[in-house]
Amino acid sequence: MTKLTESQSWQALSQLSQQVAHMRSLFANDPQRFETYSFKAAGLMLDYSKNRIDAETLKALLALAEEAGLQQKKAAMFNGEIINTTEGRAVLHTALRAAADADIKVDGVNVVPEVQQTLNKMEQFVALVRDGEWKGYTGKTITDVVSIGIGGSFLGPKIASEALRPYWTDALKCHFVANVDGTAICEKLKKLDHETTLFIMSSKSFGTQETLTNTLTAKDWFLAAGASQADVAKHFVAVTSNVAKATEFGIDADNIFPMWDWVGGRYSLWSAIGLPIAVLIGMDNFRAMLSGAREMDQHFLEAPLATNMPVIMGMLSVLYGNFHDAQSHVVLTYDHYLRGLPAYFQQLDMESNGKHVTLGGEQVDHSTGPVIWGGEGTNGQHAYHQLLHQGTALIPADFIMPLQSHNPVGEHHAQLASNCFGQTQALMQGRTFEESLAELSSSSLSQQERELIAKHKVMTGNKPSNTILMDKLTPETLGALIALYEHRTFVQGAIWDINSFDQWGVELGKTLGNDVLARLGADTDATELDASSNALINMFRKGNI
Ligand SMILES: O=P(O)(O)OC[C@H]1O[C@](O)(CO)[C@@H](O)[C@@H]1O
Repeated sequence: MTKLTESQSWQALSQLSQQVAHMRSLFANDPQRFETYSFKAAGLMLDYSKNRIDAETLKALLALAEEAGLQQKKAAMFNGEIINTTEGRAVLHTALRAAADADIKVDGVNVVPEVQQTLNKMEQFVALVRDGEWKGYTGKTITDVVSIGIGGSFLGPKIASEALRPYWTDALKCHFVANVDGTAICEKLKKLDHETTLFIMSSKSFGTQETLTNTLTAKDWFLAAGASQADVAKHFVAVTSNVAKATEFGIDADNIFPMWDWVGGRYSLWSAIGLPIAVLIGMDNFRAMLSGAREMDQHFLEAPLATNMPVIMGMLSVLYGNFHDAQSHVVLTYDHYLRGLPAYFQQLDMESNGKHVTLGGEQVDHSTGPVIWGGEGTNGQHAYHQLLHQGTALIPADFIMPLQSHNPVGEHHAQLASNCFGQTQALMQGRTFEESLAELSSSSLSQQERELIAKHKVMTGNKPSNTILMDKLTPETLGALIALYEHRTFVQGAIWDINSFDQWGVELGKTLGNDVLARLGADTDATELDASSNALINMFRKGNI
């Protein structure tokens, strides 16, 4: 057993988690349950009353957080200590949204002035592009921005921009290219005018195959259309922590926006990686998004554990993953603008907490990060909610909804809300055999037939969900929401004592992929690998099956 699973609070939770009554009776016996298990922070309201908890379980969960040293680990992150030990890096996405006069040191140097300088550089660039003053090489105004990046250098900018659609300028269109599949970039380029298109190449490492290849293809397209090498400076900018490599690649030094190794890729949308967002929504709105995140940071730092939103959400996830055998977690956004958020949280959480050894290298003896998935409501109700309600797997759910719509048309928003709230209710209360039978009382079926159908209609209920509401989806509330999930991810990693900030698991695939690439272009048949890989490579070289 590891130190964690041996701990007193872990042992207590193993017992307590199995004793909690069905949520139906918890609600029936306590009219104050919503008041007890809900609170607000940074413009968000969390209702976690529809969870398998009572006062004792919650106390034990918080004791586990204390015992695991969450408070100290949190302080270490915010203070810039090297908590990403396998890469020897601090983890300071919080510094990207810190107050301008904050003092956060990495290796004895305050990083906040650099962050502010970069924000100011972004501000100048954003103003020039949005005001039509940044001209292409033929003197025409930029109309289209293409963001090239993958992983955190794609999902953050794409999904936050999509979420803030009501704040976009009409003067520009923004496009995102991530996949190395040539179709992705070719389909974009077909519709673009090289004289009025600006490319933002986003890569922290400046070494990611997909991003380099897509940028080279974009550059070739630009040059093939008649532009010269010298014109590249007016159409290509880069965001990277590897300034030397970007310059070598041909990006003008003035057009490089820096970031730092203490910003993880999946935590980077607050840095210059967020440039496409800022171009679309303007720098004031971008700063408002940072301030919403800052508010959540303050809350996470200062609020007591029992009313700390990331702590409560993180500990609930620990409860289900480690004590109820839940292997996945679904994020359901009841807002069309937030439709991409589950994919963003998927990278954030799965790349962070998909780990099998502790910081000390010991094999864990409990599950770590769950599969994160989801989509927008109400669409999901007509697809995968069936499994949530009646499947055999326990899948805790987060329902996220703004109370006011940016598009208040007719009864749409009330219908959306009714579905959202109705789903959490159905998951919680379920439907008993007796209730199902009673519903069939006026049918023409025989008693035997009714009993059979009633069995199929039974829903066990007691399915956990959180509901997160906000007044309206704004840059501030979006910032707070994303920061909430970042810290929720951190909390779980802290309990499991894993490194949530490295990603060695993606490396082997990259290395083997490069090896295969060389073989795909070789003249002789591949024979050295396993039979399956050899056959697949040879088929590709022939071009037919
Ligand atoms: O910004 P980069 O260095 O191109 O990396 C892109 C993505 O690749 C990963 O390293 C691994 O897939 C992610 O963590 C990162 O967001």
